[in-house]
Amino acid sequence: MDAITAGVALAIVQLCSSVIMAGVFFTTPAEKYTRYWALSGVLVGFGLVLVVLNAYSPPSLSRNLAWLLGYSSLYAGSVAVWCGLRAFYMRRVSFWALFLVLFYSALFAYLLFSGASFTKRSYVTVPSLELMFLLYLVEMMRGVSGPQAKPYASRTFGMLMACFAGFILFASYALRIVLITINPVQFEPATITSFGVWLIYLIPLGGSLLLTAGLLLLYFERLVADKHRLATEDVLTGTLNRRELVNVGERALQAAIDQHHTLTLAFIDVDHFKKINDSFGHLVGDRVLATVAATLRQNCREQDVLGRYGGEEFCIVFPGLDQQEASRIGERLVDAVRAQVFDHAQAVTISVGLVVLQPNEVQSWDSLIHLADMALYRAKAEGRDSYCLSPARAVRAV
Ligand SMILES: Nc1nc2c(ncn2[C@@H]2O[C@H](COP(=O)(O)OP(=O)(O)OP(=O)(O)O)[C@@H](O)[C@H]2O)c(=O)[nH]1
Repeated sequence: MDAITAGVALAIVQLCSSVIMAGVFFTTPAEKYTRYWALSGVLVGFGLVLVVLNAYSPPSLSRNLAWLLGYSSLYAGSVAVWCGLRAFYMRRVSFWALFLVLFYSALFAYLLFSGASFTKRSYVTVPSLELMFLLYLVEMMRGVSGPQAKPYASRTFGMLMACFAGFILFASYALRIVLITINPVQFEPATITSFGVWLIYLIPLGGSLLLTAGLLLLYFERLVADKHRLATEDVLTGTLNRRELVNVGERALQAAIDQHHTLTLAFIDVDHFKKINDSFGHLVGDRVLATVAATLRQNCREQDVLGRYGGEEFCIVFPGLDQQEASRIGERLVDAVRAQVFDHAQAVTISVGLVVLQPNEVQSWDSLIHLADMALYRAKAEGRDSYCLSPARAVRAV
């Protein structure tokens, strides 16, 4: 493939990617990162049209101006991808973005109007894009390896794909910089080899396509994660909502029955919560619920399942635990909430009802909840700020 065909192919593919980026991200919810990526689609598409239209026209002032606008727009588009990546990984968008666009636009202008050759221009254009690819890689590697993007998963297919695309672009431009340094004229349009065509056009074409696909995947993965979170999480406390609690709890119960293990269910209710609402207002009441949930979480193991059953009631499923251990955990939860300091500077207490599923015992989720609720009722009746354990039931050997 000759350089002109490869260049046109790259331009067409890049233009299609830009249209897709602009189209998808402009028509999606206005997240900060989608706005940057939509903007990048528009800037790259617009810049590309200007650069390609003017590539073969005779030199003139208007051609130079169009080139400058085209290149600056292309560059600003690549900076917008970087800004979008920062926003995606929940980092502040750096003011360096604006500086880079202005700095390189000024350099492009200087080169064009001083009549610099193709090779001299590539001494600036190639490293300017290489810097962007390096910044993409840095953001993505930090996203993949660190916990910054919580509560989202940090290693998804989209993230790995975007990283791989960033690496292809970075590596191909790095090789190009090395080769330009060794032999400046080898990539001139008139003397370019087929290896040069691959390095300058075809490999970046693949990299840029993969990058667009990677960014789209990142977006869809996040949409799915958000949808899942909204469907399963209680917004106020960050614990599981009732539907998900029942789903996960029923699965844990079935596993305990199948494996003849014990399982403990704790039903928790905040004492006199209505009084807190009435005295301090519902906002304070909401914060109390969130703090109680966080305190309960801190006193659970990784494998325990905490959910909000409704109002000021929580449930915790503890796989395992015998009667004695269940008593200890009940006491620990009650003590932990009593010792917790709340924003409104008043003590808050809870009552806890516990039930332990014995090995070889078969119970439904509803009957287990009922037993825990009965135990909770007794804890309330005995003065609150306490726990009560449902009596162990005789179990027939099977
Ligand atoms: N702030 C806030 N209040 C809630 C929420 N959900 C339920 N409530 C309130 O929780 C209160 C529950 O009151 P009750 O069921 O009488 O229970 P209580 O005052 O805790 O009394 P005991 O359980 O007997 O100790 C009601 O006033 C509800 O309006 C919520 O999400 N936020």
